Amino acid sequence: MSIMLYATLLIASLTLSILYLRTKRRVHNTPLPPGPPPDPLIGHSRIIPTKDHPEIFYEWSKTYGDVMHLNALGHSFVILGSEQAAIDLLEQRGANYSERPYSPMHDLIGWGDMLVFQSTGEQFNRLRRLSQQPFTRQGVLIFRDIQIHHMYTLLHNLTRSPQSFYKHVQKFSAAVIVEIAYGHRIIADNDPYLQMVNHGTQVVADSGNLGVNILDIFPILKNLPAWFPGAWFISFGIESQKYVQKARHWPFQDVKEQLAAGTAKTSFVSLHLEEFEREGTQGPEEIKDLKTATLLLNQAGAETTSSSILLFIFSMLIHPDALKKAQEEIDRVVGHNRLPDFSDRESLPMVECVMQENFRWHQPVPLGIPHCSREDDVYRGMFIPKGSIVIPNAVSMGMDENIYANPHMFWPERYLPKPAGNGEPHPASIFGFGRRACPGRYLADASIWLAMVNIMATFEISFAQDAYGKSIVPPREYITGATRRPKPFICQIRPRGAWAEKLIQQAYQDSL
Ligand code: HEM
Repeated sequence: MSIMLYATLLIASLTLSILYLRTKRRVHNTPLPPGPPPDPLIGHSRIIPTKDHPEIFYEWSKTYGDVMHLNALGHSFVILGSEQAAIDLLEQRGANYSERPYSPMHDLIGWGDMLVFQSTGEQFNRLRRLSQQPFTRQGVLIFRDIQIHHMYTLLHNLTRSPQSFYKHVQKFSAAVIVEIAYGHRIIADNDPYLQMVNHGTQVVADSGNLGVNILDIFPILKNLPAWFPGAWFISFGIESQKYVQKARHWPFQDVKEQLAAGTAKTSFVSLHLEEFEREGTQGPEEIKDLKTATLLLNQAGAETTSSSILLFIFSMLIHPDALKKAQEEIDRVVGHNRLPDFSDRESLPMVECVMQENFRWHQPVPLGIPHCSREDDVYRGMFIPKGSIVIPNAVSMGMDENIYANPHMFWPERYLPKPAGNGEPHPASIFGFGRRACPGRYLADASIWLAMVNIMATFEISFAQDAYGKSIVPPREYITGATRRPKPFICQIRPRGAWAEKLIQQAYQDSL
């Protein structure tokens, strides 16, 4: 960070913190939730981590409990470390805790109007309705053929160049969401729709976490000129706007033209456009909302799904016993004459356990997406100020010893009823809480399950060897932004036998 920017931040932080402390002291005598000791005037600004937030907040929660308060630069942060606290506040008191913090960073990028950044209100209701309507538990069934086709392609790609598994998984997730959103089938690696999703993923990663990136904490910096030393975020925002403008309009226009020509495939956009037409509600406002909702689908759906599958491959690599048990179950139920499909799900409890344990152990969206409180509140005798940024720390929730025995252990059987397991509940934190819970959860759950079960059915995943024949064991390290995925690692992915290769090629050819 440049000295000029540092000085600007310091002055802003002191002013904001003094104002904050004065206001809060005046308003309430009830104590704030506990937290690490603050510095005079600047609160927790000095100790707020710049990386590894989920792990550090989890460590702190062991001392300060499952509702923790931090004050940084005039902002009040409440970190929730147990599912109970998240359910009590974000669900039971949802009327107060369903806002989002205002984000100057995402406004600058030009997508601040997307549902995920919206506080409640009319536009929120409209976008939420648009976004969840096709993705109900029943609604997602019409997208199964798309998921199955791209899963076969994923398996096929894994047989051809297994060392590129990272790329294949990312392509699978993007291809599913793009075909659902626009009806466009991604085949080539240089497909412009694939590039669009990848570009968007990069913008999300570079913009930092909602509420805690530099501009969200210091909105005043939005007015700096792009040449100001250290103000990288201004040029980043301006560059990103061009991408956002393009991604909002051209794929949408494609679908409109296909509808007019009678060649459009069923998709999120085509279903909604047809509905507008049926109900005579196709005004500029509706079209704008639909474009905004579709833009978010790409960003919200691709990276989360691919991260979960990559985390699963990593889990299976370092926990071969879990992979073996799930494979034994699949062999018993499905056999070697066909590939697993959705109708097998009920009969594969061990596969289900592996999926849930993978979610719990890694947490693909480790800090959820922050909520924001509308009014002052008191919870368990603690004061939660209006406007607090409320962060559900999914990592703490997954490691909660009150719910999960030996939580650091990867033990899929924990969810099975006793005596085979421990009867523990599936992690509830994965898809968020209350009114803001993920509208894509049924779709994501189906894509991830389908990819996972088929990879386990047909591939061995094992350590790569170095030049001396020694196993290369990758460390458990993540790339963490809003989502987290494993740092690129190497491993061996090989078909389990000639039968598996034959099944894959057959299924892939048939689905073309
Ligand atoms: C493994 C995959 C996924 C995970 C772990 C995940 C997780 C989440 C989480 C934690 C939230 C925030 C909930 C909260 O604020 O309490 C969220 C929001 C959201 N997700 Fe997902 N998601 C996934 C996949 C998807 C998919 C496939 C879609 C689209 C089809 C999607 C669309 C959205 C949208 C639109 C929101 C914003 C909701 C709002 O702000 O009201 N997500 N997701």
